[in-house]
Amino acid sequence: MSLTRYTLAIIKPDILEKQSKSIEKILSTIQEKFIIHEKKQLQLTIEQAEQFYSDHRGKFFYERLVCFMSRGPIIPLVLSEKNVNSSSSIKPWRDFIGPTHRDKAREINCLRGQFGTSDTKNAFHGSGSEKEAVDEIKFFFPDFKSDL
Ligand SMILES: Nc1ncnc2c1ncn2[C@@H]1O[C@H](COP(=O)(O)OP(=O)(O)OP(=O)(O)O)[C@@H](O)[C@H]1O
Repeated sequence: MSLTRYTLAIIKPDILEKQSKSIEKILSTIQEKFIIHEKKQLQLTIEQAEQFYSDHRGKFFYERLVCFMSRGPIIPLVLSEKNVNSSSSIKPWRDFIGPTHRDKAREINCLRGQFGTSDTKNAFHGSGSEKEAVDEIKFFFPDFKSDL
């Protein structure tokens, strides 16, 4: 399987801090549609969060985002969609978590709508493109190798 078949997901600190009892349920929900290839729990330093979100530097929410993402443990995951006909997992995972903004996410059935509490504390991350996924997988799982 090519590396571009995977996506990088993150369960953000708001879940581990305030909704940790939901983690097993969240992981089972994810596994209904996706294979979890890698999973770990860690806490980012401020510098690592700044690096991970460097594309957002200068935006009004950047400092809030970096502070939030480094304030507690997170769970990064390497996922691929179970649907064998699907050539990319980027969009399926982003559709599964739903819109960035809380109010829009609450209008539909999606993970962010269920667990997100604000535009920043939106509970989940999903890579935005195949290049981003490759870079983000390397960031958290430098030894990850695809199946083929
Ligand atoms: N307008 C905003 N106000 C507050 N926080 C925001 C806003 N826009 C984005 N963020 C935060 O920055 C993160 C990265 O923003 P981005 O525009 O890449 O959204 P996304 O692609 O939906 O999210 P992610 O990259 O985490 O999957 C968002 O997930 C959210 O936590």
